[in-house]
Amino acid sequence: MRLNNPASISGSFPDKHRRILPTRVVVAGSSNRDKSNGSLLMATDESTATLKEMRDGYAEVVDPKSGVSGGVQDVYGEDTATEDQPVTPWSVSVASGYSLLRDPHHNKGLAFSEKERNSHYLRGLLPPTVISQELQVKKMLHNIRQYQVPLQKYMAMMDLQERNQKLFYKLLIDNVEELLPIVYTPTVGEACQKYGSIYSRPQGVFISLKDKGKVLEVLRNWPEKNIQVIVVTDGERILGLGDLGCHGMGIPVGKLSLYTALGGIRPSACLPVTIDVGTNNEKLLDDEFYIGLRQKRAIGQEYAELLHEFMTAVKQNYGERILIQFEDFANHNAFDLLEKYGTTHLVFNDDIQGTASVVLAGLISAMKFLGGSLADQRFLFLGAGEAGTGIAELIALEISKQGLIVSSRLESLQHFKKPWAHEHEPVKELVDAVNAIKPTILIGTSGQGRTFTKEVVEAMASLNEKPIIFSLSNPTSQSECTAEEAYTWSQGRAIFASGSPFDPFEYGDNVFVPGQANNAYIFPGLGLGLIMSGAIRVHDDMLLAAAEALAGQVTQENFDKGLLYPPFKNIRKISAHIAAEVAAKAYELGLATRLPPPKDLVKYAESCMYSPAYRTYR
Ligand SMILES: NC(=O)C1=CN([C@@H]2O[C@H](COP(=O)(O)OP(=O)(O)OC[C@H]3O[C@@H](n4cnc5c(N)ncnc54)[C@H](OP(=O)(O)O)[C@@H]3O)[C@@H](O)[C@H]2O)C=CC1
Ligand SMILES: CC(=O)C(=O)O
Ligand SMILES: [Mg+2]
Repeated sequence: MRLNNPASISGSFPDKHRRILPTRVVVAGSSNRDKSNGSLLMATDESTATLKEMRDGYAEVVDPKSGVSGGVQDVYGEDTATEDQPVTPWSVSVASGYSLLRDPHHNKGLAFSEKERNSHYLRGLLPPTVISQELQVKKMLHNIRQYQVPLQKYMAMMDLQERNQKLFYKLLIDNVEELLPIVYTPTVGEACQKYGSIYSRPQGVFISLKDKGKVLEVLRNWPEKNIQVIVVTDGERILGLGDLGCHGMGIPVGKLSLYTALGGIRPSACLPVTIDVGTNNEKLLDDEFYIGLRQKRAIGQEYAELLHEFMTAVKQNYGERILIQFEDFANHNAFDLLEKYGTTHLVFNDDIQGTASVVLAGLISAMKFLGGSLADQRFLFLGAGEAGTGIAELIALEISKQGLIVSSRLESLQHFKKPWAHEHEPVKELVDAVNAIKPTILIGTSGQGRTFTKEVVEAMASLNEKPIIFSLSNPTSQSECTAEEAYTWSQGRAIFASGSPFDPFEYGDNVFVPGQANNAYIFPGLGLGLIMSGAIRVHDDMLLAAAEALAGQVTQENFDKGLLYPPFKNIRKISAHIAAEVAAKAYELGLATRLPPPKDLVKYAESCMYSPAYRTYR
């Protein structure tokens, strides 16, 4: 069999090996997997297709005569190849020997079989034992549990991601409840705060003011070409930790690892981006380990021009259907960027829209199990920023609008707050607002820790048999109250959910399991739905559909434990349901371009998901 385009991958051979080690075919075949031994059948039809590029089980198939791409295909084949859509045969080559062990996309470590060690020049480069991926997972988990400090666990996970990507994802997927707080909130917050010290290798693309006029070139330096989703931040509002500048990169990296682990988007299709326009964080500017530009933030035209160049370059490089998730921008830019690019790009703001969808889902499930309707509730928000007004907006799509902010401040309010201005005497203390407005639902999106004091929670509990309290601010240090405080101060009556996880809490004869109201429930499934339908725009109805789909996964058993959300351990199934509903909405609204729609969208979503299982190499 002829090797197609081996150079792109054999380029990583050490020169001295290049002459003696040929690039090896490691997987090759058609869409049909040989189920008897789990390996892939060789069925390459070289006259019709050659492989252009391959990562994580996906290949771009190109007709050698016309050079026309047949699209990116899942080389696990049986999953995406349907009767209506047979896949083209493909072949792939990757480096062997030492280079194979250093390639995180293909490295299997001690799991390389004897046969693979023989055929891929691995003899002597590995100790004699051969172990399964399951045993590798067990060993890694054991090692990670030895660390007492969460940041050490985070660094061990990042190190694994750079060594053996499939093992990283298998570990994360199989132990999602234990490891989510490590790769995501709260630990990712500390990682961002110390990103300069722990930085070892680029995990995404940094675009700074220095790159003005060259953003397209910068994007092209990233080795992966078939990008489907970008998470981008400018680092100005990282969780509730404020302006972390270039160190905000930890957030896009973390969010995208959830796109893969929770939503099944293949890792090589994910691109983390940090736009560095400086920072106003004096501590960072003085920190010798700071990795970003040492200047105050660019604003106004200078900022807008760099952002515009980025948005234009992204579409030019990756096409109309590239999904862009805005993350952790400060609110004075976030709303404007969303408004500006929402009509020209496939873009959403996770803090405004993803958060709204997850909170709405929690409220829908609360209404389902407690009785009552959203329209009968009174909402009080602490924090009228991206998350707060985003949530209010989406709730208002279901019920009539009711203002929440005192309108005497109208003149001075930022534009996104104005729709929520409310006729009321100014109140100084939150507890006075609670007593005056008598909310049934209290939502914290202030980024200020411990603002739901004992008096506030007690006031909520005196007004409501079942007070609904969301402390959404992240990380844990910024949570408006802890689970223990919510349950204790309400005498076990609060229905509580928080942005960062809290352990189950025993109160009286009951153990309460606090729900995690975090947009991580929504964006992976939302993204998958948009990608699999080839959507070209994000529509609010898709966020409503995602919320309904998530709420639909909550059982009476979950609610009896105090949970407004289903457990994260089922997240891939949950994401498939969200993706299916989002895709259905995209088709209904005429925003989908992948036609015709698959018959069973849930099944299709599941079949599109990246698998972290090792492939057998020939
Ligand atoms: N659980 C989840 O999934 C998510 C959680 N979050 C968390 O929510 C928090 C806020 O995020 P976001 O909305 O994007 O940030 P913003 O900065 O847009 O919003 C915070 C708002 O809180 C207001 N605020 C600050 N302190 C107080 C106070 N003491 N009393 C009343 N209002 C106050 C600010 O007022 P002003 O405008 O005057 O400064 C601002 O409007 C963060 O901690 C973030 O981590 C965010 C997204 C998702
Ligand atoms: C969860 C999230 O997006 C935030 O805290 O900003
Ligand atoms: Mg965020």
